[in-house]
Amino acid sequence: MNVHQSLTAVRPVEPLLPAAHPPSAVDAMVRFEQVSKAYPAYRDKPSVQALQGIDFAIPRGSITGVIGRSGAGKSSLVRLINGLEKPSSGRVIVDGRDISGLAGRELRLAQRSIGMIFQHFNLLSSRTAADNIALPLEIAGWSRADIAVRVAELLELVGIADKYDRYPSELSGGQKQRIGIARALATRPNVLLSDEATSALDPQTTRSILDLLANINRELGVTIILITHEMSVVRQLAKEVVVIDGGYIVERGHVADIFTHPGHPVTQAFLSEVVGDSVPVSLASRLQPQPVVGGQAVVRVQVRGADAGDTIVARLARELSIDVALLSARIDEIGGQHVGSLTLGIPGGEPAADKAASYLSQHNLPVERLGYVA
Ligand SMILES: Nc1ncnc2c1ncn2[C@@H]1O[C@H](COP(=O)(O)OP(=O)(O)OP(=O)(O)O)[C@@H](O)[C@H]1O
Repeated sequence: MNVHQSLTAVRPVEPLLPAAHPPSAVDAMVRFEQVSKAYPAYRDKPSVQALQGIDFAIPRGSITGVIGRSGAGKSSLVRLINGLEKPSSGRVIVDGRDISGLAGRELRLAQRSIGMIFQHFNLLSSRTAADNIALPLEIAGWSRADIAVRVAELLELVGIADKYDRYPSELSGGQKQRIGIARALATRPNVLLSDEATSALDPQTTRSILDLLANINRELGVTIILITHEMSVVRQLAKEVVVIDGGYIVERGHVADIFTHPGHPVTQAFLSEVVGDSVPVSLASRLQPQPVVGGQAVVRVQVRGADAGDTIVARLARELSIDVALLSARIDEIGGQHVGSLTLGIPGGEPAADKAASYLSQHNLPVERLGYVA
């Protein structure tokens, strides 16, 4: 069954609120307008400026990654989008409405069009899978018959139809997150906020959950905002990325551009996690700071670009007549761009190493001298 068909089969009892403002030039699902968030001092704790000058838009239908270190302000950003926190200044516009200006029933209705999934799933242990998914529909006042139809659709959508009567304790982490996703989608939200939703899962399960989210975005057009501290998650799913640090946006853009030309040190640090900038242990233990007679200089070459890594080692060897050794390599393709690093051994002493380094630099490949091996 087509996912879109399955999810439009039943109408909610209460219609979602219509947009209060006409759409702006950029069709933004979420727009931060000069938003700052400060938490006031409390007892012996000083006040905290969690977010400052946040001003950006998340396009309707996009998948956007928001990445930052612990304490960067990611959760504060999420709580501003779903109206759980109010900005200290500025506005947060969600689907054309100023959510920061809503309260009471209006806020609750607006929140129904914003789904949320969590790192630890936040399921009720006393309810079965089906009853967990039904919860937001019960709160929204759906009839029992409509809830039954809708829950069956959602279980099918997230691929765990056979687990409808299982309790969370009987399910794996991935299955629990599928219930979390089904529950988040129950009231047909336009926006799905994912707050570290795969951080507690193993890599294989993470991939299957990210595939499910990609499918939901594609089939239903739900705008997905991924809050994470893992660049690998951004890489697998997002098209746009926003990097925050110390409450500020320090970098943002298309994932492929940011991965190939990271500008900010925080972005570069996140990137080194996924592109394997670390030197293999066996090589690191042999590295020496001084040249070794008859040995090799060890250089690391950053590979960033459409065809950057393809033939560079062969060309270097041929054009400079050097017997280049490839000591380690990791190159991924991200959005059609090659991103990674090569570690090369250059024999022939310092003159050859210098020549190789300047050859690589001339080809816009950043080079770093790591040391020497025998
Ligand atoms: N309710 C609150 N009261 C006071 N300070 C808070 C509150 N919530 C967050 N903070 C502070 O605001 C800053 C940003 O926190 P936030 O939780 O938004 O960051 P984060 O990037 O989500 O971090 P983490 O990944 O560790 O959850 C931190 O200094 C934090 O201690």
